[in-house]
Amino acid sequence: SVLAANGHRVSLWSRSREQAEEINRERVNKRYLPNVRLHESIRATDSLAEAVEGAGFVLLVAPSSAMREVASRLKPLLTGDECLVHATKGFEPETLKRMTDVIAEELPQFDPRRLVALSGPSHAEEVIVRCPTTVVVASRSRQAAEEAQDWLINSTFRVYTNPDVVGVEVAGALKNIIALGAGLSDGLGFGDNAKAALLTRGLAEISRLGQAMGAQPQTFAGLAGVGDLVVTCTSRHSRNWRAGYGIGQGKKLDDVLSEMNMVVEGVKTTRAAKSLAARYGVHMPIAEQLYEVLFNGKPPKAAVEDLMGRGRTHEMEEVARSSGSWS
Ligand SMILES: NC(=O)C1=CN([C@@H]2O[C@H](COP(=O)(O)OP(=O)(O)OC[C@H]3O[C@@H](n4cnc5c(N)ncnc54)[C@H](O)[C@@H]3O)[C@@H](O)[C@H]2O)C=CC1
Ligand SMILES: O=C(CO)COP(=O)(O)O
Repeated sequence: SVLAANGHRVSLWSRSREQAEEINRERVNKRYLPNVRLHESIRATDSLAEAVEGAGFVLLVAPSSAMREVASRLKPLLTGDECLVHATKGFEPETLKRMTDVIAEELPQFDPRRLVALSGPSHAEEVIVRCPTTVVVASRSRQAAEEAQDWLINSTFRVYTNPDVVGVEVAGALKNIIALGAGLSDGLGFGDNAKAALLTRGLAEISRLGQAMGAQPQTFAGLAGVGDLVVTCTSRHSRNWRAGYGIGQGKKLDDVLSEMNMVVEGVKTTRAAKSLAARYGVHMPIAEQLYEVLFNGKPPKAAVEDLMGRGRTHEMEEVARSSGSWS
């Protein structure tokens, strides 16, 4: 919709022929955004080749578990000269790789430095009705980031650039874990203090892992960090928040996921975070407790008690270790 508003002809790829035909016939994406009429210059197709033929810009938004499959299907269809952007928030479940690494492996015709990750607080339901939205595009190539910015920016969709691809991708993926936790806290009937605590301490652990993986600390104070964390932990549109809320109210994970019928990236990302935290030797107490609740049947209340009852600590672990700032 953003690209169409900017005057581009847009092809939307769907795996389902019925869905593509319905979109073209009714001008509405009934399953996902039923209340909004699509721009006239958007055409849906179930042919991936047709969708990308002659494209100058390609946006990949498959769930993280499907990114490799989609990218590999694109290999014979793209030249390597397209502006290639992804907006997926997660790690590949089996390999724990970031999305730009998965795409680079499957699409060797692209210079990996020119791949772009788009992230930030951007619920589709609001973007499509042109509520003011800000995002960030990250690429190791400044030129590629600015090219993506040119394609996307308009008066209701403001696009910033950032060279820190690792930080933007890691922040975008990990915030979903904290959003599950925020939903869980609300589902348990806790208040605003608890949610603010989860956001703040969640950001601390996201930033710790991100930096261990090579990210710049400032990125976590930006749109992909604080920005997306705030929106996903507080918005009624968030699937991760909603899933957490259901679990907090006593529902089973499988039931919550089957009711949702849309991807809840934070579930797989919680598994990934546990492995990454171990690999990089980083302490992630919130993600750890959430893992216990999601996959080991720990009662949410017991997880909260364990989080609140942890040993005393300094707010900034790194500072505490050096103990350089006490006077
Ligand atoms: N919905 C939103 O507002 C935003 C979503 N994202 C990210 O975008 C990604 C996708 O999320 P949504 O579109 O919201 O999820 P969704 O669940 O609404 O849609 C996922 C789409 O991917 C398709 N799909 C699933 N497996 C596939 C496969 N193997 N090959 C091809 N297509 C496949 C599904 O048919 C469906 O059309 C996620 O990583 C999410 O975090 C990022 C920013 C905002
Ligand atoms: O990333 C998002 C908004 O920026 C979407 O979050 P959910 O997947 O929780 O809906």
